[in-house]
Amino acid sequence: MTQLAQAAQQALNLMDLTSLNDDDTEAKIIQLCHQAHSPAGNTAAVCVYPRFIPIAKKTLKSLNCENILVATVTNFPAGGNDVAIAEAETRAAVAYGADEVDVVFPYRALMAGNETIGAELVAACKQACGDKVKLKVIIESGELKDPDLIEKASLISIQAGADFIKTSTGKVPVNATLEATEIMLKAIKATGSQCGFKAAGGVRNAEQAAEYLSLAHNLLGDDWVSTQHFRFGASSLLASLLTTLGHQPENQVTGSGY
Ligand SMILES: O=C[C@H](O)COP(=O)(O)O
Repeated sequence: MTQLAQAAQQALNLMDLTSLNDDDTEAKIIQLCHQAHSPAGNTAAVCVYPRFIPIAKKTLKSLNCENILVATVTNFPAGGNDVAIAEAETRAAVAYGADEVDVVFPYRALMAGNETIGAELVAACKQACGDKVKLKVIIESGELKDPDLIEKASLISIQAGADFIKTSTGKVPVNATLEATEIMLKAIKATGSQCGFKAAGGVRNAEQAAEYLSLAHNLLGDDWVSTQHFRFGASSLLASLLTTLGHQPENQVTGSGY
């Protein structure tokens, strides 16, 4: 197996296969779940809007793929600063059966100088998740732009209990970048916490995925790069990974706007 094929295989197994489109339907989410059970193995999760959690769970069960987790999004994509709303949405997502919740950090409030609202929102959502559901915090690094703000949002989220920090919603002009990834991975390393990292938005081919993986392997070690600590959030990466691995990709139904 070539190095690129090895990276493609790892990326596939670490992927949250995502569909977060306004025109999503139950039929499209059923197809997404079938794609997650790929000829090259299962993705780590599917990521869908909360109303599609039940059909995703039911479909994955029918495929004997209950090890594929169902992730969803809250406070999405705007990252508003109303803690009660983000908490209520997160509670509802858990009640729908989500295994993982990706909440958008109130990044505009941080850009305006408010460092406490993000910590409060993450802590409230973490509590709403309880012990079994993982909380991923989307800091929207492409909007924060300033490396100091990216580091600050990462540290606030980690200290408030995030299980993962995630770059982007996929709904803004600049999504995951290697530069933001390096800052976020270094923040995780500096805290010595168990927090993981998710590169999301704009990761579209095996070559790009390999670059993110290489950075994580170099900064945090080979053992660290597992589903517990590293994910890709991607709607259109799977086809390239399957091609790299010598499989014929099915027609992809996803794509999130940018
Ligand atoms: O969380 C995942 C992103 O929404 C996916 O973004 P993408 O459509 O650019 O792959």
